[in-house]
Amino acid sequence: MRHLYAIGLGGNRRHGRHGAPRAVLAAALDALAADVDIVACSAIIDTAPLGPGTRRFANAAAIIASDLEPPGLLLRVKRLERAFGRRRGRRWGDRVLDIDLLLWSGGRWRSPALSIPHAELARRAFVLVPMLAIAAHWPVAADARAVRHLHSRLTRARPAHNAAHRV
Ligand SMILES: Nc1nc2c(c(=O)[nH]1)N=C(CO)CN2
Repeated sequence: MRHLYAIGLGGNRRHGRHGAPRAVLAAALDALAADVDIVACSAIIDTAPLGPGTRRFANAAAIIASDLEPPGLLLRVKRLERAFGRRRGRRWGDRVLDIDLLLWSGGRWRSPALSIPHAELARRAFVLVPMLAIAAHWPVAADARAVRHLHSRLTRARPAHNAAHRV
């Protein structure tokens, strides 16, 4: 069966061959396109780091279509992260490439390894801002609100954090 997913991509470290973080994200999307359909892709935006780091991030979101169920797609994106040299490290550490499964057309998915909708979605402007461009009306199963509602709620709560994101 065909499923739709919203995924988020981020990175703030250079890659030896691909170079700067925005080039890493573009290369990762190209690599993903080999076995899933990329339905829509946001711009790659420059974002202030959330958390203790100081290095700015490149972030993007995409909608993809695939026959893979969430665990299968998770394996695929984790393999891609490793192929780009991602090492498991501190939770908030700098990273070459991070790919998160944010939403899927099946609604909720709960397992020890994976939660969809992504648990941090509503708190992360660096995820919601790029998603607004491609999935503003997608209802987020956890609270039945569309992405654009989560984004405006976060903008009211944390205007400075949100303003630090440039398209
Ligand atoms: N702006 C921004 N900040 C972050 C990001 C990210 O992708 N973008 N990822 C993190 C670790 O998941 C921690 N902080």
